[in-house]
Amino acid sequence: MASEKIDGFTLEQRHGKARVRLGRVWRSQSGRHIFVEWTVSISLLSNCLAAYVRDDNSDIVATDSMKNTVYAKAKECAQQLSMEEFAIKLAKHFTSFYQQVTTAIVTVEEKPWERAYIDGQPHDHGFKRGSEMHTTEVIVEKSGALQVTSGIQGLALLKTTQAGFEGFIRDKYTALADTRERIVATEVTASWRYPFESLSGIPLQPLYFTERYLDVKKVLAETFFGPPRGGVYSPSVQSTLYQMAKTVLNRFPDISSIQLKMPNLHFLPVNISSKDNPAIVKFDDDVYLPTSEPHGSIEATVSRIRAKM
Ligand SMILES: O=c1[nH]c(=O)c2[nH]c(=O)[nH]c2[nH]1
Repeated sequence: MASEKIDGFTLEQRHGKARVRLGRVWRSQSGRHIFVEWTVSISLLSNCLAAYVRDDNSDIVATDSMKNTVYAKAKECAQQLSMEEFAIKLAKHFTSFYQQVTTAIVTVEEKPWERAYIDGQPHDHGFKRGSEMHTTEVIVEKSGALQVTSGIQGLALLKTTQAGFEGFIRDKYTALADTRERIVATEVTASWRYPFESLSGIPLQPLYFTERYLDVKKVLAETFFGPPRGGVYSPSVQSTLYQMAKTVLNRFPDISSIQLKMPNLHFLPVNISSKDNPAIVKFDDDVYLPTSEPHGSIEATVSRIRAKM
């Protein structure tokens, strides 16, 4: 927030345009199209105190102009670029173009349109919607200082065995039995920080951020499941979460921290009995009641310990 002292008060303020929806097609000579759908939100920290206290809008960047800038910059980008690069380009524009703007915060969410395959063949211009969503938040200051965070939302993962939960605190309210056999299911929300601290430090490699997103998604899923034959045992969601975070940090030196939110979406054993029939359904690791509420909420952030200078 931009913060100023006025009338004996502190005023903290920002303004921007939320959820600007954009579709962009890049067409190649060969007839192969690339398509993205992005929802862009912009928030500017700027010196526009007069608008709040003196009814003077002369220092205001209109949020309508911010919206137009999204489309104008999208038009300018003749080549496919990652949503992180697009967010950086926009944020850089706001901080360098407007003297009043000190910091720009740009977030982008990407709808997961994936190329369609017909009989194993990639379609030139047909796309179908996948499930999980790529997200990013970019903060650019006038000085060129930069923070890039990327993430994933709605990565739904489930395995039917190789999971348990035992040895937890038992007291007079505990009903849950120890188990070494259960379904474990979650919908991962991840966000990871890149170490680049200035505009000049960003890798020039085209689509660098897009590739890294796909890599991280793959590593998260692979670590959750374990090898295709036999999998890997999960003693708790906490343990699996830590393995997932650790594997991402070990695999990618260019990621400095990762936050994972992994709700434990319970699949309850089904046992149904009546007075006459004590075993209408007797649970034998086969019939479950899927639930969404309540769910366990398990989250953690794992960061590299920075070497002392
Ligand atoms: O993996 C789990 N972690 C918990 O903290 C927890 N608590 C619970 O009731 N079941 C589970 N499972």
